[in-house]
This record gives sequence, structure tokens and C-alpha cells, in this order.
Amino acid sequence: MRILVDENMPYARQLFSEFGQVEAISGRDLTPSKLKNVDGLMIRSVTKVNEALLTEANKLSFVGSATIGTDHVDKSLLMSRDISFVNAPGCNAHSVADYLISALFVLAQQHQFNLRDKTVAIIGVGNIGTRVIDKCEALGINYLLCDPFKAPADAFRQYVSLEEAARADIITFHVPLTRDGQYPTFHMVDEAFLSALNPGTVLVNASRGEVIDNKALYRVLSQGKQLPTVLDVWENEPHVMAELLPLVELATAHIAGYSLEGKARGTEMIYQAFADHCGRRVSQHLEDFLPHPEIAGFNLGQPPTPEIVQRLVHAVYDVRRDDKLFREHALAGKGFDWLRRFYPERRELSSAVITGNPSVTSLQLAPLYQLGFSRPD
Ligand SMILES: NC(=O)C1=CN([C@@H]2O[C@H](COP(=O)(O)OP(=O)(O)OC[C@H]3O[C@@H](n4cnc5c(N)ncnc54)[C@H](O)[C@@H]3O)[C@@H](O)[C@H]2O)C=CC1
Ligand SMILES: O=C(O)C(=O)[C@H](O)COP(=O)(O)O
Repeated sequence: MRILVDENMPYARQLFSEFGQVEAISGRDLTPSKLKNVDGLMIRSVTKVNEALLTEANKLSFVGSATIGTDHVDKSLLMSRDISFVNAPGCNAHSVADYLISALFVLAQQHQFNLRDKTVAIIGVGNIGTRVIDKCEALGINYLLCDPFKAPADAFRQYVSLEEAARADIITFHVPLTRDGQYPTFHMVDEAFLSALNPGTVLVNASRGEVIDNKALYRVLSQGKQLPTVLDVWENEPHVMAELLPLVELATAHIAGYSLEGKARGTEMIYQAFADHCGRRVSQHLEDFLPHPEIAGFNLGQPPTPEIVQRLVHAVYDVRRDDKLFREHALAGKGFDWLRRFYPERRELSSAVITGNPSVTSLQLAPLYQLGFSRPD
């Protein structure tokens, strides 16, 4: 059996080698001829799976995307050709929520506000949005929820309209990129939306670049409207709008989901699905591969104050590291894709165990576990 795996997929060669011959490919440069006589294709979001790519895919029976988003795959085309497709729902959801909290801590520091005095509107209440809820609750941050698909069936949570959500102090988008249906997300943030926002509203996009009209955002920001903005995703990646960069507060190269756990979990999920597809049992597991984290944990000598919590989060992941790399390399330097291909190791908050000395009660530690840190075994 022949299997192609994206070169930016940790542990893919080790995991898929048990099925046959594995070849690593550059996901953005995959050509139709590379798919001749290939049985399985394991990709990430940079590989557009469409009619043009599959012209020579004479033996392809399985496509796996080690990602949450699937907007890069023509799923109906694969179904029409009886080619199985799986993605990795939730694989890096914790990682994106870690990214968001790190970014909010930075903005609160830069703009001298207390997150507990703010309301966050969570647009999209799926795997990532629900983890953002956990983190907001752990930090005592008020939040609003906007998700027209979830609202009708969810009897436990209150939801608001997008118009009402737009009145929040902070708006964070965790929606798929959709272009049709009743609530398409393509350019859901357009010039009218941006112009109606209260000055000072914080915008965070770690979903897909096209959810925010980047040209409209540039026009509104360059006209002087104060909208502190965090962009992890950009229209037309990897060729992002250079003029936008100096106008956003935090800029990163589509890495919100790039913790080692998040990427590896995506690989493991499609490995397991491919084993099922082949009628085989899996023989390897993620924990066999994940290296011991550099920061194994923290033992608190006093109850965690908000300042301590922020220091703990930033000790594991500080988004300013990635903003600095982006501003140094994404445009003039080695480039957007280089930054993602050679992304410096980053672990999820879950990789760090939190303990406390006897003066610290389990009740005082509970918010840290809700925030995503791990409990001792
Ligand atoms: N920047 C990054 O590295 C990453 C980005 N993503 C992106 O984040 C998206 C969300 O991820 P998950 O939460 O895991 O997906 P999910 O599918 O679990 O949740 C998405 C939620 O958005 C809701 N939704 C859809 N259209 C909406 C609209 N117009 N308004 C409000 N809500 C709407 C859905 O009902 C669903 O509850 C992914 O589709 C992907 O595009 C995901 C992982 C990493
Ligand atoms: O999982 C998703 O959806 C994401 O956006 C991933 O973070 C995308 O990472 P790549 O597949 O572009 O490496």
C-alpha cells in the first residue's frame, strides 16, 4: 500500500508505516501526478483537495485531514468517487483556546484593563467555543454566546444574536468558513459590521481568514478607528495583506492550533480512522511519541492570584513569541509557510501539572484545572 503524508504532520511516518510505503510531501505543492497509484492521502489544511488534484488518483480510497476545519476539501467530490474522508474534530481545540487566553492577557496588560471587567462574545460554540467558555469561567470573565445553529437545541445556555454579540467588549470568532446556507461566515465581519462596533472593541480571529474581510478591516483601522485586533488567520494565506500587519496588535501565522499535542492528536485521529478503513487494529498510541514537556508542572506555595495565573499561562505559552516571529519573518523574511513548517515546539496547558503545598486548598486550585492545566495523577 502507498500512503502520502503531509511533511508537517508530526509522527505520521512512524504511525502510517505499519500500513505500507509512506512518503512525506509538501502539502501546498502536491501535484496530481504524485497521487498515481496512491491508496491513502493524509493532509493538512494547505492541501486543496478538488477535481484538479485528483485527475490521476487512480487508486485513492482514503483522505484524512489532521485538522478541524475542512473547507480545503471538496467532500461531495470525494463521496461521489467513493473515497472515504475523515478530519480530526476537536484535535487542537484546547490549543486554540490556550492561544486566545494568552492573547487576552497580553491585550489586558497593553491596554491596562481587567479582563473581569469585560464581556467576551464567543461566536461559534463548538469544540473550541466551549473550551473558551471553560477558560472564561475559570478566569471569572463574563461572556455572551452566538451560534444560531446551537441556540435552538441548547436548553442550558443563553444565546444572543450577532448584532447583540457585536456590542461586547471582546469578540472572538470560532466558526467554520462557510459560504452558503442561512448563516454563512464568509466575510461575516464586513465594513458595516466593523463600522458599527464601539471604539475599543477587541477583535480576535483564530478561525479562518475569510471570516473577516481583511480589506475592510484595513480601511477601518487605517481611518483611525480603535479596534485592538488579533489575527491568527488571514485572507489569501500565505500571501497575507502586508499593509494590515502594522495595524493589528497581535499577528501570528495560523498557529493557534499548533501545540504539539494538537497537531499530534490530529495525526493520531486519522491514523485510527485509516486503521478502521483498512480493517486493522491500531498498534501505536500518541503517548508513545509525545516527548516529556520541558515544563512538567508547577507547585504553588500560595493561592493562585490572577497575576500568578497569568504568569503560569505565559510560562507555558506566550503568544508574544509568535507575534515577534511573524513580524520578523512572515513578510520580508523566510515567509508565512516557513514559520508554520518550522514552528518552535509549543505544548498545551494540559502538559503542565499543577500542585500546591498544604496551605493551598483544592478549591483554590480548581480554576487552574478548568483553565486547562493538568491535575496530579
Ligand atoms: N487558527 C487555527 O489554528 C485553527 C482554526 N480552526 C478553525 O476554527 C473553526 C471552529 O473550530 P471548532 O470549534 O472545533 O468547530 P466546531 O464545528 O466544533 O464548531 C463550530 C461552531 O460554529 C457554529 N457556527 C457555524 N456558523 C456560524 C455562524 N454563522 N455564526 C455563529 N456560529 C456559527 C457551529 O454551529 C458550531 O457550533 C474550524 O472550523 C476551523 O476553521 C480550528 C482549529 C485551529
Ligand atoms: O485544524 C484546523 O482547522 C487548523 O486551522 C489547523 O491549525 C491548520 O493547520 P495546518 O493544517 O494549516 O497545518
